[in-house]
Amino acid sequence: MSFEQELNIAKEAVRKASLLCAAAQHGLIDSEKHDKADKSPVTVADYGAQALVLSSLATAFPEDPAVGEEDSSDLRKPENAELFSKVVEYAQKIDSELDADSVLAAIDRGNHEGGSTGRFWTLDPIDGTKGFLRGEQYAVALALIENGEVVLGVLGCPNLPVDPANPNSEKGCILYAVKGEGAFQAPLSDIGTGKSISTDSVSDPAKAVFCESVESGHTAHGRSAQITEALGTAVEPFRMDSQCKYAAVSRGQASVYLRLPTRPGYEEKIWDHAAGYIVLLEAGGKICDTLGSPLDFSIGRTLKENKGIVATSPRVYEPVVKAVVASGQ
Ligand SMILES: Nc1ncnc2c1ncn2[C@@H]1O[C@H](COP(=O)(O)O)[C@@H](O)[C@H]1OP(=O)(O)O
Ligand SMILES: [Mg+2]
Ligand SMILES: [Mg+2]
Ligand SMILES: [Mg+2]
Repeated sequence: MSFEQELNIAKEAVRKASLLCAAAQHGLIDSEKHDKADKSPVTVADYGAQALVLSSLATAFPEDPAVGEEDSSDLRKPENAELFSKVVEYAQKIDSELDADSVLAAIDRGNHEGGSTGRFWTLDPIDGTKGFLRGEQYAVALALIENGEVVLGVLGCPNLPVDPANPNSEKGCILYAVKGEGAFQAPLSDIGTGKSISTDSVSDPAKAVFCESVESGHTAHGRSAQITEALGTAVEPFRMDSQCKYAAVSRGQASVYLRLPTRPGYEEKIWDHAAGYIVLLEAGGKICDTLGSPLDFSIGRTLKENKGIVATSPRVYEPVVKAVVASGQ
């Protein structure tokens, strides 16, 4: 198996970060969250999870850079001292060797610019922070990119039921994939017991189950309703936060994940898609943007050459992409 050490380290790092997030989600108080300069929310758990994952990677692969969503600039400001001390407290509960300086240094290992040569990791310590704050779905998303291609991905989904058919089953899944080797899921409580997962085999797009973001600012809900109608289904997409949507398609719980641009200038970030992308491809799925173009992870921290996302099980791919392209901008 290729990337065996990378996969083991990545799974364990995501497991630990997921534990931190789950511990923080219950009873999160105002002093444990903050608005970034772009007005998007960040919490002690986003920072703590980035510190845990990037410090594990620094120990195992000191030469590998990382593209992480968060940086420490706000945590270093005197007015955020309380937030910062909570981050250190949460991180130390999982890894007692971390201290204030090593937490800051680990977070700032995420400052790489990405690109088309060599290898680097990309991390979204909490994807779907808005879902996390609502007590709903979120994901810890980690991927390895080599010469511009995603080669490994791990998704920690602490609130996702292990059995897609049973919403009351144990919650907490890890999904992972290495390029060319299939996709797997294990309970977060026992990450050594992965079972192979695959997309559904629905071929009639009228029977396809669609999913999309909860946030109307992240995807155009009205346009997806038009697309499902054009494909012959009156059922609107079900809504879920984060890269758990890639998990849903990868394990046959949904057939299609649509992410339809809401504003012209928005560039999707590589950490919002890389892990879900490789898990989905290895589970048998297909993916492109809303113009039908392949996703390009080789040009920096964003997917600036792409517009939105269309991710599907294989047999509905062509009709769904055709309907999305026909639905225009
Ligand atoms: N205008 C936008 N279009 C698409 N995605 C967005 C937009 N603004 C923020 N996001 C990102 O959507 C992701 C959450 O997706 P979902 O709604 O599917 O859970 C977050 O990573 C968030 O980034 P950010 O971290 O900057 O808030
Ligand atoms: Mg964010
Ligand atoms: Mg995100
Ligand atoms: Mg995030």
